[in-house]
Amino acid sequence: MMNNSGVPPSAPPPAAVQARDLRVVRGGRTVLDGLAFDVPAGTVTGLLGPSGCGKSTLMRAIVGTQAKVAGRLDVLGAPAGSAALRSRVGYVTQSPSVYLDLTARQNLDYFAAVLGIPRRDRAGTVDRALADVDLTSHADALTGNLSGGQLSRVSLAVALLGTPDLLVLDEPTVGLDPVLRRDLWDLFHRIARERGATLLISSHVMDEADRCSRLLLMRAGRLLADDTPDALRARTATTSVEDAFLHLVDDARAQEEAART
Ligand SMILES: Nc1ncnc2c1ncn2[C@@H]1O[C@H](COP(=O)(O)OP(=O)(O)OP(=O)(O)O)[C@@H](O)[C@H]1O
Repeated sequence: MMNNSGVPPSAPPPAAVQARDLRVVRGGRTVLDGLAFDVPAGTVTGLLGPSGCGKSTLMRAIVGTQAKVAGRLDVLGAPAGSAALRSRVGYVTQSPSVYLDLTARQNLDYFAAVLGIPRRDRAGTVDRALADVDLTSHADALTGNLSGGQLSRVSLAVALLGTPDLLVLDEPTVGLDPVLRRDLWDLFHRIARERGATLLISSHVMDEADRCSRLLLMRAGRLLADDTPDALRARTATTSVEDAFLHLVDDARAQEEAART
């Protein structure tokens, strides 16, 4: 049976990101080694793995700022980096990318103008982004005087200005206290739920895994798993995602060893 749009009702939503045999070489080293995965639209997907496994490189490839990307990588139905995706993809890097000599509100007002948000809508859009990241009370403080966590929330607010369909966040909760981390994860889910956006969020802290609806687990440039936290635990007969990850690492090592001998 088909619905009005001719799509079977049980069809999964289209992937926000689709990678097939994705490879990236940096400085002569293969940093991403044949990745294949889908990030379903509307999910909060965690990209987890140890430091140096390639998370930032993968995110850069998805937002179109990484050189020498081979294989197929589609984002919101178009090749990664396409001009048409510019306003539809938000990206927050690990280092804050705001002007420290401006207030949070001035930064947001500036970036709203750069994004082409009409002048009459700008104040309202800025106020909403400030409220989204719980920074209304610090809106008029110089960003150079904010704490690290407040500063990273200003960067996040900048990414929220354009109401992106895909939000790519590189370790947004690193260095934050537990309350702020929980509040940010709540915010991520609210953005997915209310705006229908897809969020891809990296972390090297496995205890954040349970806050994600889906997980991509990486190790040394390869994908170890692409699943829900529950399915991962069930598949590996473990009780935590951290144990599931270690189980999968041991399996991968055993396979590598078997291939060598
Ligand atoms: N310009 C470069 N030349 C060679 N190797 C590089 C270059 N940039 C990054 N790498 C290597 O690529 C690998 C992946 O780096 P990437 O920054 O993507 O990892 P990551 O998982 O995001 O790490 P972290 O969690 O520490 O931010 C690392 O081993 C890194 O040393």
